[in-house]
Amino acid sequence: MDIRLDGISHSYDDFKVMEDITLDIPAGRIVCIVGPSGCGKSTLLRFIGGLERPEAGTVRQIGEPPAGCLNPLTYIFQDFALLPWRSVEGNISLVLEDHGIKGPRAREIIGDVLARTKLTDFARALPKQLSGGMKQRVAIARALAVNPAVMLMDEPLSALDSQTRELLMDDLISLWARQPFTAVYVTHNLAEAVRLGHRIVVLSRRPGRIQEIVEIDKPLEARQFGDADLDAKQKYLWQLMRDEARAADAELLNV
Ligand SMILES: Nc1ncnc2c1ncn2[C@@H]1O[C@H](COP(=O)(O)OP(=O)(O)OP(=O)(O)O)[C@@H](O)[C@H]1O
Repeated sequence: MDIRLDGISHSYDDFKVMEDITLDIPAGRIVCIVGPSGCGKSTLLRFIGGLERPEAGTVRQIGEPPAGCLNPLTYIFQDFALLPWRSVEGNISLVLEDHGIKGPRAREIIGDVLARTKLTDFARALPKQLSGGMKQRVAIARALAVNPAVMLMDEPLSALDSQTRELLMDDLISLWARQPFTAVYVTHNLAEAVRLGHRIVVLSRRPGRIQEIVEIDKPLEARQFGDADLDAKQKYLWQLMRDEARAADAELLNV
């Protein structure tokens, strides 16, 4: 299933936050959204997820979700959003219970997503026993359990230290390489964007408009830490964003 955004504009009262965003999110691709603070990245994700409706423009789902999809649009948040009293497998089974899936079918799905996220040995652990990186892997496993058409990822690694972020990026790449998924990935971190994004959408400062869309052809599996091509793309993205980010920063300080 693809997603097509057409002419999305939005204001909160008289405060214009984004203008005329037209964008395709093709199935099987990771589309990163970057841009200065307050340019509307999280708001755009809420429009895609149907949590809010834009004032103008449309969000369309084109084609069918994958077979066995329980929830076409599934969020992954920065703060993991795990239930502390439920074990790893209990947190994952919760989203299946919502769809009446229990017993052997639930155990099969949970076993599969735990194996894919390398969490099999931690099935009975409680969130408080896990590191931040492991908690985010549980949140990713929980999202995969509903076999979503599109994962909506809002700064999923930004609560983690830099080494854990690297490990999680490797995990996301190997997950994608084994079974491509579709994601809209909001981040402040340009290194993450060039590591994970097939397409990087650079938004201007508020009201957020598309400043440029940068495609990266290099296969995800071939993107290594310290890759010179990726470093060059990252520099290019920062050049695009630097002045806007500085202006946005000053604007926020003056509010
Ligand atoms: N429900 C709301 N009511 C009023 N203003 C809002 C609401 N949600 C967001 N905003 C404002 O809209 C603008 C865009 O917010 P949004 O969180 O989407 O930006 P962002 O690019 O994700 O920011 P950041 O990078 O800082 O997380 C901000 O100025 C924010 O204060």
